Amino acid sequence: MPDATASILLLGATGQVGHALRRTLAPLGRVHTPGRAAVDLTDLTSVRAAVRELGPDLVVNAAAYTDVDGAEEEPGRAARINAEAPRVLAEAARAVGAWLVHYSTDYVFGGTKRAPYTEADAPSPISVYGRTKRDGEAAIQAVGGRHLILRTSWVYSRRRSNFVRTMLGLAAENDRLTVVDDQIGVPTWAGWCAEATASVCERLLADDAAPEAGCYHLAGTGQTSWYGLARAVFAQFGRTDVAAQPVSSDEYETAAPRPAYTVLDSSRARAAFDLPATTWTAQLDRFRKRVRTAGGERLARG
Ligand SMILES: NC(=O)C1=CN([C@@H]2O[C@H](COP(=O)(O)OP(=O)(O)OC[C@H]3O[C@@H](n4cnc5c(N)ncnc54)[C@H](OP(=O)(O)O)[C@@H]3O)[C@@H](O)[C@H]2O)C=CC1
Ligand SMILES: Cc1cn([C@H]2C[C@H](O)[C@@H](COP(=O)(O)OP(=O)(O)O[C@H]3O[C@@H](C)C(=O)[C@@H](O)[C@H]3O)O2)c(=O)[nH]c1=O
Ligand SMILES: [Mg+2]
Repeated sequence: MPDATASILLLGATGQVGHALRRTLAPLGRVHTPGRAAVDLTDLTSVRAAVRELGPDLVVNAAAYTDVDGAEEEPGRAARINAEAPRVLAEAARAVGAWLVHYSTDYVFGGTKRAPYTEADAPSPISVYGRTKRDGEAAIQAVGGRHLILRTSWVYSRRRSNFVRTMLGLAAENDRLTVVDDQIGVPTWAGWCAEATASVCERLLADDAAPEAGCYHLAGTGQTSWYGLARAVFAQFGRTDVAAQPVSSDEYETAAPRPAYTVLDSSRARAAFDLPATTWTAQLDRFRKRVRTAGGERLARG
């Protein structure tokens, strides 16, 4: 059993995954959630001080620079938040003997494979966001403390900016949408990711069950395109009236290139942490039930 008085430092508690973690980590100990005003990831001194002063058993870093297109315009800021801050967190966590659980992304991969990516595949990011996240992983590994890097993908929730909310928002204002059908991945409900993370953290805090440090993929099973996800969202939220047209990436211009295929094979994490295999569609179903709003419009961004 984990020590119920464990001290947990959670960064990014206002984000999609972080907000869900507040709930799922609560049974494991005292969860400290300093906001950006207290711990700003661009201010490395504040990052170091937060860990040193609290001396937690576990640091969970759900904070990141997640604007994929924006990162192309501000690579320095993205690097500081996604790569330098994680290095400092890893150093500080090692100094106080804490575990560090850090999130990374399917966008560390280039997308040229056509079979699910495993942890043995080498990252080859094609965007600034992907490169900064890859650098963050590498920095944590180089520090060499007790760490887990959890790579997830295509996260959505009721909060913040995400594809599911964007689609419902666009559907409320347009009768036709074009959505790329040639980028394939695994959509992840933030609530599911936070539940899986809590199961993982429970083991970290139970001394006799500590797993091997390193990188683990953390997504559901199955795969789809962004177009497939949009269709599934409209079906779930009763918006079958919306005409979504599949297009190729060439036909939908974005500042940052997106990888064509980033399906994550999460079998290593399932085996190591006894996690159930959950399809991405089952996650979307649970999300919709959690939202409990008829049309889904209230979910829309803005
Ligand atoms: N979103 C996705 O599709 C995916 C995300 N991931 C990874 O999962 C993790 C969680 O992502 P997600 O929940 O979507 O993130 P969100 O974009 O929803 O939230 C980002 C969080 O980081 C915080 N943050 C950003 N900049 C700073 C800063 N300078 N100082 C302090 N805090 C800051 C935000 O705080 P504030 O409220 O103050 O802005 C917020 O709490 C990240 O590591 C991300 O790379 C991986 C795969 C997919
Ligand atoms: C809004 C919109 C987007 N698209 C395309 C653009 C892009 O290729 C794809 C996804 O667009 P988004 O910008 O919503 O998603 P994006 O920001 O690329 O999402 C990524 O975020 C980061 C944080 C991650 O770590 C990744 O796992 C992934 O979730 O959909 C359309 O085809 N039609 C549309 O109307
Ligand atoms: Mg985005």
